[in-house]
Amino acid sequence: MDSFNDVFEEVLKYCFRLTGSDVNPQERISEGGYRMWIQPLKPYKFDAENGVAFLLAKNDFIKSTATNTFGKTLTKAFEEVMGFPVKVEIMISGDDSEEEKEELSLGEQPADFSDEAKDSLTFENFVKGSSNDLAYAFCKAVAEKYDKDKHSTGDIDPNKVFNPLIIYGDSGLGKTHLMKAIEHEVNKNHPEMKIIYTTGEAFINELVRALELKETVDFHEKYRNADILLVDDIQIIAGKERMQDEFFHTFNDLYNAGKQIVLTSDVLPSNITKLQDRIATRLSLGVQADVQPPDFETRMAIINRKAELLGLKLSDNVVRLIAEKLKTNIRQLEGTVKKIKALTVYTNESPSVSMAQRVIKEIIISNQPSEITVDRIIGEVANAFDVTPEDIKSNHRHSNISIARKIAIYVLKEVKGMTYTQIGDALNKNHSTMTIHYRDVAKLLKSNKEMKETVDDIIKNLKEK
Ligand SMILES: Nc1ncnc2c1ncn2[C@@H]1O[C@H](COP(=O)(O)OP(=O)(O)OP(=O)(O)O)[C@@H](O)[C@H]1O
Repeated sequence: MDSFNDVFEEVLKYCFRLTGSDVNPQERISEGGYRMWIQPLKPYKFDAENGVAFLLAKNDFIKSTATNTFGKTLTKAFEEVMGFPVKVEIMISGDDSEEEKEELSLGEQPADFSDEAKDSLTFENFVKGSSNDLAYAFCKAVAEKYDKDKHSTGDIDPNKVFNPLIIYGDSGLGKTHLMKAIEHEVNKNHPEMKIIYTTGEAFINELVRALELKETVDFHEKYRNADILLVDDIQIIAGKERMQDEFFHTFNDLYNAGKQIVLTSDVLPSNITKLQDRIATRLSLGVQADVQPPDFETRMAIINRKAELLGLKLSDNVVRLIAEKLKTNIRQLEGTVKKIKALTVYTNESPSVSMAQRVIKEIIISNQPSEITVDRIIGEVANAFDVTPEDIKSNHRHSNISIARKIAIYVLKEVKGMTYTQIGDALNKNHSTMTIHYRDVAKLLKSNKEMKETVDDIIKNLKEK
């Protein structure tokens, strides 16, 4: 990747992937929308100091639709590709004089971002330490079990012992990296093998789409023909009965056929609430290993490795500063290194302690939980009950919608402390009924353990994000 143009190419690819059927409906965009409003945009310049990606639109209509409808999508895409917080600003092609554009355009400057990132999720690029060495060893053993001469496990038969393999731990500690490393390694040595990597969320979305389109046969065929199934964030299927049934059968078919299954979860599998017992039992058949926040030495090694991959030279002082300030999430360490790289490329400044301090501050601020707004609450409740935010604000009386609406009222009161009048306004409802619904839910939660867990999860998600 060598210019802002290339960054934008990756952004376009990322956005196009969001048109796929396995994408969460709340993030999915239509292919028509992509072609009409996103694809015609042109990369203009990247202001590294302020973290702003400037794009050009041909006219005001494209600019406002792209900004209003796809602004969030574009921001997320830039952040994924560049690896640190980015703001997106769309200008009309004629907003600046051509001369000024020429002067400001940094399009040709080198910036190694996502080409490298794609290839970097390998075992070689994974830094081992006491926080992750068991998880690393298990993943390596799984990846090497197909190389008869290379078993690193001595007398242990990896076919039996490591199936299923489950890696668990908090966000940003390397679970996906290890899974992708297995995929990369097996692909390299055994290109004939069929490896499926997916996330719990994509699995659900794909199944929902298959059910809608009556294409479940294809869905079954796809998953049950895999030689290796890798599912990231499996905990997300908990509490969703249809999805769990489907996963259970897929698991059984593959397991009985001796195919390898690797899963990740954000908690110890036995602590996943609302997971069917029969799945929990299957998950305990193999081995499990956790990933923990890295210690200081490992953090230093990770920072150095990430910098090396980007061709960036950081002084010991800078590395120590980053390792001291960012302790719990490796994604943040990486984001800091990438932002420093961007600054050196786009501003010609050399990496320094003061630059690192600025970037760390920015990364910490951007990772603070976002404000809990009415829309976020309604969105989170809608998600949990498989309805849309519009359903919640509507007058539909379908049981699922009606219960979601009541739960939304309860959460709005509990989390935001809103008055019944404010809640009524937010949901386009008469406020007098809000009191009744709130009390109904409060009573229900005392007697219905499952519903209480669902509401607790909604509140937890709101507070964590
Ligand atoms: N030990 C490590 N060595 C090198 N890079 C690492 C290591 N651990 C994590 N990373 C990097 O940190 C970033 C986040 O890691 P990853 O996506 O694997 O986290 P995760 O545990 O799957 O998080 P989440 O649960 O949020 O999906 C990745 O870019 C990954 O390469």
